[in-house]
Amino acid sequence: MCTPPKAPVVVEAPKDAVERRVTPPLSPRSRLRVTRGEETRMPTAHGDFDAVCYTETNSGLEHLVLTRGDVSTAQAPLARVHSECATGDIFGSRRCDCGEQLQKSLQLIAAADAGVLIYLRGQEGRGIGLNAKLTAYALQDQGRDTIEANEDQGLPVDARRYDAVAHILSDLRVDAVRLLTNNPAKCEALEALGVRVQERVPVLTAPTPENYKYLRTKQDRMGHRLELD
Ligand SMILES: Nc1nc2c(ncn2[C@@H]2O[C@H](COP(=O)(O)OP(=O)(O)OP(=O)(O)O)[C@@H](O)[C@H]2O)c(=O)[nH]1
Ligand SMILES: [Zn+2]
Repeated sequence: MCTPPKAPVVVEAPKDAVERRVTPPLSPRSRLRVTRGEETRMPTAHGDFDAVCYTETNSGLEHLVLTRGDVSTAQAPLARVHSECATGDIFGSRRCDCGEQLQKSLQLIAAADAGVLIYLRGQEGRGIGLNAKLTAYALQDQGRDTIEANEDQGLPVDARRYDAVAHILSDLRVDAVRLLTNNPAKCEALEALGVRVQERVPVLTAPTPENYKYLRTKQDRMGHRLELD
């Protein structure tokens, strides 16, 4: 059984953030529950992982969790919290950097003594869903940026929540992580849920002509640390 997340820790946003859109902190009384399901070996191009399915009992969302080594005894293992992106992760869309970040994360975790990748379903398009994400892409082809393209549809810029992550890490007996992300707001959202982010580990990808404007907006307007000129 999963234990509830620890009391939220309030973390101040960095002063240099341009526009911060942090997921609202989870109420300690959140009704979200996840159940641990089937577990099996998962050989990948990067090596062998243990795969576990965690199901949110209210929504039925099934999250895939890949672990490497004994994360319960490791000191702040590497962790990647990856938001589902069918276009990038499965089809290698060049509009975003998701697919490359996913592969890079698996590679880094495989090379570490212990680590975990949480593949969060239901977060397509920063939580607006696949259809609205495709509309957002069409709007971006008309000159809107990734933020405006959500707003034009009357949708939140980032609707993702990370409640399930706190439950899953707690179930895995992981209380501190070195988080693979370029997004400081993701660190803050997890900290607010009681997950200790000991370090942010960048997952940088080489920009391409197709995703440069998107990455630029993430850096300039969403506070991602992408090291773009
Ligand atoms: N609405 C919308 N969602 C997008 C777009 N491009 C990618 N996504 C979604 O963005 C999510 C990934 O978020 P990112 O902003 O790339 O990165 P992040 O997870 O906040 O930060 P990292 O940990 O550094 O990857 C996935 O759910 C994608 O489906 C876009 O143009 N519009
Ligand atoms: Zn993507």
